[in-house]
Amino acid sequence: MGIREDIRTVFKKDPAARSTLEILCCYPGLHAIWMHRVAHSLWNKDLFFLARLTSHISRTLTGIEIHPGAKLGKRVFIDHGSGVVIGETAEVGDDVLIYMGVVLGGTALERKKRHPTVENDVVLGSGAIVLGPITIGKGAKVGAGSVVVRSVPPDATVVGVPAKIAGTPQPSALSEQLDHNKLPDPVLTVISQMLDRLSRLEERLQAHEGTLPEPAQISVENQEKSGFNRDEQIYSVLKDVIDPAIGIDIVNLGFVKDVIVDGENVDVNLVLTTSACPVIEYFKNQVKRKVLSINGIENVTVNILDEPWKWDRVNKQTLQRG
Ligand SMILES: CC(C)(COP(=O)(O)OP(=O)(O)OC[C@H]1O[C@@H](n2cnc3c(N)ncnc32)[C@H](O)[C@@H]1OP(=O)(O)O)[C@@H](O)C(=O)NCCC(=O)NCCS
Ligand SMILES: CC(=O)OC[C@H](N)C(=O)O
Repeated sequence: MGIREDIRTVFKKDPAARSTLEILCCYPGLHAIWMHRVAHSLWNKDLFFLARLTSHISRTLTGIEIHPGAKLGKRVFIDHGSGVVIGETAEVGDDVLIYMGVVLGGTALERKKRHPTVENDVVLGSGAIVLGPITIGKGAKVGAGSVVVRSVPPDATVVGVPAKIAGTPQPSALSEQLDHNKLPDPVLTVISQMLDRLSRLEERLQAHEGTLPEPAQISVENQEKSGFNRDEQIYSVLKDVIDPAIGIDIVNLGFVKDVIVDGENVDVNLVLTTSACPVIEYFKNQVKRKVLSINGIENVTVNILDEPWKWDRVNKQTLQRG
């Protein structure tokens, strides 16, 4: 019955698992899968009531409801499990990882294929609700709390309600599949792309009208002669870099920890709200472009510091104005 394989799967996919005895006794997800195998074989022998009763007893013991008609592949692992519901015509492939509260539900009242098909190697995050006879493609990831009502292509990550594709589909290693905190954010990505295009358009318009901001036009020598402060100049252009999640610029948000100027080379050290920030590349590109727009600066390095950002770094007047 593949019990050894099931235990190996738990060791592979749950870092909290310590011993075989613990896995045998304390993993309701495993108990539910084992009881489902019994229920499903009764169902295939047309012993519908006995099958349903077995599934019901399993639900009472584990909090996991798998209809006996559902088809589950090998090494499917339900971690924790309470609140999981898998409908009658659902099909789940091999090596699928399911967390608590996942629903593979139907959207039709007719007795037909009405539940999802989940292909091999899919990860369904806690509370993910997948509805209708749709297909979640091989290797796809569904973010916690998402509601999926459309098919998902292989290797894609979907998040949100209703779930949308986030980021470029990419096959990921098992260790990355478990990085549930690093899912991309499709809405933030679109907003950051719009802000980026807006800022490029503004720059083109200013160049066209000859109205580039003063500091960017003054040569290095003249700035030094006039006592112009290079740091201030850099901070001034960085105020054009807006955080797409908060709508405030990175200077007033206190994201800019230091600016180190060495001749024509500049290092900008940023502290972000999270090291898993889904728009890190947007920040890096914007900062680089803005600082390089200053006359006499040739190289810009943007460093994301591994230290916590706190609200006390924010310019409070900006928040009051906002
Ligand atoms: C809400 C519901 C009834 C809508 O069904 P529908 O009228 O056939 O709607 P459609 O599938 O045509 O979708 C219409 C729009 O609503 C969105 N949508 C559908 N269901 C949604 C949900 N649950 N949450 C958020 N958005 C939803 C769709 O994305 C679509 O948006 P779009 O027009 O921008 O593309 C259905 O999706 C649902 O949630 N049914 C409940 C199923 C359930 O709980 N089953 C039991 C499981 S145990
Ligand atoms: C799990 C689920 O979809 O439940 C709804 C209904 N009982 C059905 O089987 O379609």
